Amino acid sequence: MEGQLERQLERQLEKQLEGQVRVKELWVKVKKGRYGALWGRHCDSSLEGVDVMLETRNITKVYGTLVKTKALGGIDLKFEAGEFSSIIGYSGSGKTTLLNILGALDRPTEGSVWFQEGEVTAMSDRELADFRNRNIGFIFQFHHLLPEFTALENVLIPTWIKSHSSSRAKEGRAKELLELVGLKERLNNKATDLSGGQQQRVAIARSLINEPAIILADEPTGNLDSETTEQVYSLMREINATLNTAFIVVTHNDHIAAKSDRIIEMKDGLILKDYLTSKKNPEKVWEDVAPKYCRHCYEDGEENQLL
Ligand SMILES: Nc1ncnc2c1ncn2[C@@H]1O[C@H](COP(=O)(O)OP(=O)(O)OP(=O)(O)O)[C@@H](O)[C@H]1O
Repeated sequence: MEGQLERQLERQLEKQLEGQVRVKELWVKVKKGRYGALWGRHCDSSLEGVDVMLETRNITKVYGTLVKTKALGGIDLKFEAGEFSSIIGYSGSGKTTLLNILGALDRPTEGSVWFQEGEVTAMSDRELADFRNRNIGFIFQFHHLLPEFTALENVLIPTWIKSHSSSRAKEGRAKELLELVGLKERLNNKATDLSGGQQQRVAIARSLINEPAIILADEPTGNLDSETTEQVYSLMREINATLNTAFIVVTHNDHIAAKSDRIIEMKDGLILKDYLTSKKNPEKVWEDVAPKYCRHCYEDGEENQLL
């Protein structure tokens, strides 16, 4: 029965790609029937065609010793290479906690984090620092630029910690990145002489200098006006498309989140919804109308909220 439905769904999907039918109704049937195993094709990293880069396995986070706050209640997530995701949810729902753990800035209380084939949570603090520097770029709401340094020097800061390239190569790369973010003419301006949007562009260039596979951004447009927010967001999407750098962006801005490939909504330390929105690849139509993977959504049987 399950295999039959899957084949039926695939046939419908083929037709939909030709613009003939909608697969949504069929998905409702599948979901009502609770044929969750279908999701194996998207959830199981061992399956062909799914390039899982970063993964959390049942992570929890409890803050405090005397007074305990459970910030994460058991999160299973998989992020593919080159994916552009947004994490949304009310204040206190656990977004920053999750992002910090994904970026190895903090450790979970329980559970594990995996990057490609390696277990990040098994690394020592020293290994973690090296891991972060090599693989992950960070962008924060308050960009933390050094005010007395020029745009170029700020971009070069991560390379001072550890880099295998020559200083000439690093500087060349930093200049290219500043050009990429539209600041070719501002290389030698001090951070304080740049506008908020320009400073965030420098922070984006800085996050790219070590060529990370993934960039984690916590409210990157939180203190920018709406026009600059659009520009910064478009820039991140452009980088994602050009360099295939994956992004995970925490945002309160639903309008911005809607432009991501994937939206993860958190509530009370759990994943409430997790779905793909991408329209850029027609082959992803299957995923457009269905949740990517969400144990919690699936279990509560509220199919309408997902479609
Ligand atoms: N260092 C900490 N010590 C104790 N509790 C903390 C700490 N950091 C976060 N929390 C608590 O953990 C929960 C999740 O916080 P978190 O900052 O991850 O939420 P958030 O969704 O990012 O919120 P916001 O949108 O307001 O930034 C909240 O109840 C918060 O009060």
